[in-house]
Amino acid sequence: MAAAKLFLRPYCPSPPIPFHAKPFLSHPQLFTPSFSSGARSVGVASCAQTHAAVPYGPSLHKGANLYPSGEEQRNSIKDEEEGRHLFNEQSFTRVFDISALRVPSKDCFALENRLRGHLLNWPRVHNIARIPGDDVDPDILKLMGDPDNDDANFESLERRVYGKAEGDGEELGPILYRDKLVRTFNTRGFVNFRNLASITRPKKRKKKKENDGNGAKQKDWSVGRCEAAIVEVMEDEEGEGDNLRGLLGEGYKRSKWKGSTRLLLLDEQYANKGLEDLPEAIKVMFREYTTHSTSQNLELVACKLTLFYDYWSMNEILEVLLPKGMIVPSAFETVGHIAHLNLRDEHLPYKELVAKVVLDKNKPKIQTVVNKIDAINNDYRTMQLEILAGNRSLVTDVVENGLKFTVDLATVYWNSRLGSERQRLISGFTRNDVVCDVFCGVGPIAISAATIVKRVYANDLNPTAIEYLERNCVLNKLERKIKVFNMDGRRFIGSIFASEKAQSITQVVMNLPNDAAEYLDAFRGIYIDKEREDIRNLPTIHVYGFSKARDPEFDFHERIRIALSEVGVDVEMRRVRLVAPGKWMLCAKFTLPQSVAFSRNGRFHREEFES
Ligand SMILES: C[S@@+](CC[C@H](N)C(=O)[O-])C[C@H]1O[C@@H](n2cnc3c(N)ncnc32)[C@H](O)[C@@H]1O
Repeated sequence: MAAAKLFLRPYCPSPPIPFHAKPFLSHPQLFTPSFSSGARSVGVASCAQTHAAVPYGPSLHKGANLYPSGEEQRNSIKDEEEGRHLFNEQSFTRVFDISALRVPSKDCFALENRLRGHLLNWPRVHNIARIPGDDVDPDILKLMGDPDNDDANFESLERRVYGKAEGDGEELGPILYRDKLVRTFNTRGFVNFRNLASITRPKKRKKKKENDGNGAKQKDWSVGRCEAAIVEVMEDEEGEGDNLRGLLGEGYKRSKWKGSTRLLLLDEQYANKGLEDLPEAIKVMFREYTTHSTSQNLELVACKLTLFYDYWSMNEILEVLLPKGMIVPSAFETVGHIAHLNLRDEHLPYKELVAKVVLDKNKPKIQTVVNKIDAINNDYRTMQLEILAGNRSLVTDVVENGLKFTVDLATVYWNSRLGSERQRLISGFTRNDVVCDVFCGVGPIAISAATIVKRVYANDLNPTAIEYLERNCVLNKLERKIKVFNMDGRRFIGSIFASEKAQSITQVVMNLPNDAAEYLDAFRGIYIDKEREDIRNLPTIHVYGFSKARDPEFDFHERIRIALSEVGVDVEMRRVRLVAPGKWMLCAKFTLPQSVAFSRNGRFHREEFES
């Protein structure tokens, strides 16, 4: 038996996207039939046996596995020194028996339409397979004339190839013309005619752009190492058509070439079936082709479809790799090129393995995979991250709402999930506003506000965050609208409202949900030195907070009221998102009460504002 390899082009050129929770397959017995080198020995009966246990379509629990199952594989390559679990990508190769119709390529789209419902229709596997070498240049086809009349064809072709076409009245193509010249010059002794090649060689086509915008290599799904699927046609080796193999390529192994053809892959249920067992639609097609007896007939061929590691989704692979019953970590956050996992304790022994799959399945966008190792509990709200796979850089570029930010996840705070909340907040600002961002981080609120408002005063305690903020202001060409401060939030509020800038400030943003409410006392007595008549507008405060209470709005309102030492404050409250089971992030919006701004009991000892 011989196997001609065909490369399938998947429907979608992009790599599988990280998915959200989808129903996981139950763990049927992993199927590992014995497999010998002869492709026909793929256990058909065993495949059929597993069909009942797993859903329709491709699955790692179906098909023939040439390697040990995921569990055996994982255990077999445990890194002795570091105790890490590793795996072999080849253990995810699965071979499926299928049948295909070999049809004339000119008819294949029409026939594909007629056979809808009877074709394979597996995700990312194209129902139409090409046969390398089967397609012949139309010019050569013309020369070969009627494919039924072999003698005429080859005579004509040979005349053309070996330069006997002189005097035929036919014009030689550039390559043949060059060949003819080479022969001519050789016989006359001009063996070193160096420019000959450049005179007649057809111009090279420009290489398809390999890089995406970020300079990372795109996956080539159709050929090479990244191929996801291959079809092999099972055919008899003892053909008569070996004389055409040189011309049509190694892929050509048919007894008689009858023109360019395509394979229409049939539904998995028709694997290893005879024509009599195929649906009526296919039989009718066969009859039509026989009746109209053209030189190009239909053929039913047995094929092997091989799906590789690249084919399977992240979930499918992890489900096989992780111990039975373990929840598959299916979600992660992305910050620029970094995938940020939040693994449970039970996943920790397999963290490298999970990270490798996440990286492999999300390249080239993802270049680094990290896991959060501790809850955020430091002043600068930075995360403790462990790099599990990919490159070691935690400095990355993020684009949010059309603005660019550079962040270093090791030293500053960033949360991509708050992008829409920031957008919502900023949409309430106008060009007459002057904004104070008390806990600004690297500037996602301050910088987007600066695209709308008159002026922004941005402050953060973390000096590294301030460095990145300044860099991001320049990156977005907004440095002239943003004034940057690096001090404690309470001191910042006191100082800026003591300065001559105070009256211009219309909006104050306080995004430090853990304890921003407790900083509100800094507003008590901020206008103590001013006359009430001079203050026309009091600022609107937007303060964020967490609450685990049964009534989160009431709980957060109480914290605000106590910090301001007010009996009642008119607050507009909004739930932003559930950050953990039972824990809400809220945003409270209110106008600073006059009684607070002019309070004589200001706890804060104000300093002169240093600009
Ligand atoms: C939750 S982050 C929010 C940052 C930014 N608003 C954002 O959305 O990315 C809180 C920020 O407050 C800063 N911070 C913490 N304590 C502070 C304090 N006492 N004064 C000023 N900034 C503080 C941290 O460094 C951190 O950047």
